[in-house]
Amino acid sequence: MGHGVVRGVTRAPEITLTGSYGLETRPLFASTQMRLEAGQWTCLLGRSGVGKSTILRLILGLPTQGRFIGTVTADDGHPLDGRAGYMAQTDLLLPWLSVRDNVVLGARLRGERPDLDKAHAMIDRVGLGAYHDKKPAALSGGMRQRAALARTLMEDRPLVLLDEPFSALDAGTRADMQDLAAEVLRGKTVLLVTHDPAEACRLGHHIKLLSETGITSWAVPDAPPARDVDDPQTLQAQAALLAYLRGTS
Ligand SMILES: Nc1ncnc2c1ncn2[C@@H]1O[C@H](COP(=O)(O)OP(=O)(O)OP(=O)(O)O)[C@@H](O)[C@H]1O
Repeated sequence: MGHGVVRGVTRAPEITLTGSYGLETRPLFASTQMRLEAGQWTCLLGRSGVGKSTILRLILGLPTQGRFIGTVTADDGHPLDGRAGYMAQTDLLLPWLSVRDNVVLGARLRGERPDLDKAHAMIDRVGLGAYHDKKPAALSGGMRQRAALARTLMEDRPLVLLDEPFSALDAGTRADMQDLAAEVLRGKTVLLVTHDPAEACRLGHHIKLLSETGITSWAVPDAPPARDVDDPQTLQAQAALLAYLRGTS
């Protein structure tokens, strides 16, 4: 996740991760291939500890606890440095900065002039209009998660990796933030790690299930994402996915 976008490479790439990964004590996945289709949302589910965040960190080139033997490639052949946005499970807000300054942190770190109007609008859109000048300590967990979401959506990256970005939100706010993310990230290549079958069935162009035996694909509803929360086929798909996940846990 370096800084500075590779010049001219702003098209959303297709990403392929191929390889095996082991912790010191045990293998996590063997000869796995995972493809993120260009400009589409791929949702990744699987039980806790199976390796979802690890896959996301491998794509980003961030350090992990184990050993990866394999490759992560983009279909345009260019490195991913500077092209990926990342929202981690923990909000990673800097406690001494206001919400506004946290949201424009990326630009500041790159030595660019931040787009304060865009930041203002994004903070309003995540429902933190009354908190622009507040420090993270004055925010609830769900509010901090929305500040981190605003920071991620500020960055106009062609590849965006989201690790349970809506997990701390109440149901109504969660649906609103899903709609916002789907709108702002339309046309980007997105990997969303989630535990929520309903979320995956609303947002995914593709749904992948990670288990000890590898990655399998799960059929998505016909309607394009973001699907309505009351779309019958989406509700049916999420019920079937939940039943499957319960059976495999
Ligand atoms: N800091 C760490 N130290 C040692 N082992 C770790 C560490 N972080 C993760 N692991 C190991 O790596 C495995 C995969 O972790 P990972 O965070 O990728 O799982 P996950 O599927 O994202 O889990 P969750 O759904 O709970 O977030 C875990 O089973 C754990 O044993």
